[in-house]
Amino acid sequence: MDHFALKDGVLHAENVPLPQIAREVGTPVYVYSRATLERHARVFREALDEVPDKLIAFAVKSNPNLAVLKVLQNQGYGADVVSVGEMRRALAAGIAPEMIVFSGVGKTRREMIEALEAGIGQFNIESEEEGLELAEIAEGMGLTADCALRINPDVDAGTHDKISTGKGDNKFGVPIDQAGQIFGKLASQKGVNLRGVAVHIGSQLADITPLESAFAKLGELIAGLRGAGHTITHVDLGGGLGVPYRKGEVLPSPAEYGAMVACVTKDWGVKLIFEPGRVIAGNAGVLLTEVVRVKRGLNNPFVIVDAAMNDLARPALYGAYHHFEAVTPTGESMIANIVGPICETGDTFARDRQCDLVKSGDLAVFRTAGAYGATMASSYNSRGFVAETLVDGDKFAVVADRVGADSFINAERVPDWLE
Ligand SMILES: Cc1ncc(COP(=O)(O)O)c(C=O)c1O
Ligand SMILES: N[C@@H](CCCC[NH3+])C(=O)O
Repeated sequence: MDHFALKDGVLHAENVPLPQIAREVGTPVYVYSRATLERHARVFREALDEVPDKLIAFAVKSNPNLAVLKVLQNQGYGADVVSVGEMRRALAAGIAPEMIVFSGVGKTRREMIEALEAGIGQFNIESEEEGLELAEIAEGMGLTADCALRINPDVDAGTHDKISTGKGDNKFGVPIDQAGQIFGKLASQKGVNLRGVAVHIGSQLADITPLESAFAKLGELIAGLRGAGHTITHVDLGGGLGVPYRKGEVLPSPAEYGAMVACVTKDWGVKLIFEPGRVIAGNAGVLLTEVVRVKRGLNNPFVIVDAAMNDLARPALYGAYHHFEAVTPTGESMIANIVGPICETGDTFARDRQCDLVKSGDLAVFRTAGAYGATMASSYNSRGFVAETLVDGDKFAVVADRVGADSFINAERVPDWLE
């Protein structure tokens, strides 16, 4: 069931016609569907019904909007965070500190202190150096930090190079063949309670076989660690499940993923932690934009929209595909280059794309923009940040204000000595 569908020839988010949002909030604007977020959260949870003891920690980086986090908190989700900024958001959305997992290769001392003070559930340590530092800080505060050691399993996730995280030469985690030794060293530190291992091999995985290989390697490691006398009670399996970006594209379902996880981990006897991001939020959002004008090109025309690479960076950054669709389609199509107004050729959403026919003033959406959309925005070309809205049935709310260029100008100073 798609909550972004045509009704009487007009694209709606649930029961709200998108032209209404454009009229009241302006464009570009992100539109999220509460019903979709809830459905995805439920489907992912139900896919893991066979896993007796688990925490599903939403990857906040994929969509950190407070209202989105609140929807997921209501669904019993915790949070996977990679900065204290994300931690503060999770806490502000009412997620209990013990349901927060802190990942990331570059946690600063200040961040460790704040997370320890907040009493978060688990630190995923990404190096021996980080573990020793955290142990020293926690001990100094009279605390013991519950931790897992992130393992780099040297598995190719088969996804885009820039979002692969589990290959041997990626910056994440510790090499699996050094894990036993590092685990032993950190386990003897008073400030940390090293109780598990963690893995995350990449994002937008179109095949679960690499995940299965990584989990199998983790299983062997766990057996080895237990054999060496360590107690392993928690294992974090990360996120990574891909979602369809193209119409008709079929990817492994949460149910297939869940069945694989249940099979690989059945004898582990641990609490499993999951960190899904995209699979929950990706198809729960669109970026609504207006066509500024259509310009003749050398070959195909340029459809210039008011959204740009600063609002949705994925096409410029990864060459990612986002489906482009008219809000009031006529049934006719065109072949066009879909571009934003930014002064870079890279500000191109699609080249030579067969798409709905649009003209100046028409509304259109980029689909699958609920994850790694607004969260990756920049203010390049002094465009500010676009607004975000959440639809619920036949109502909607602005859940993030548009931040205009003036906010940035007001935050800047010209020193007197330049006057
Ligand atoms: C440590 C960690 N956990 C979870 C995620 C979420 O991944 P995804 O959105 O692909 O589920 C990421 C991003 O890839 C990550 O780096
Ligand atoms: N930003 C990436 C995903 C990165 C995942 C973070 N570990 C994307 O848009 O696909």
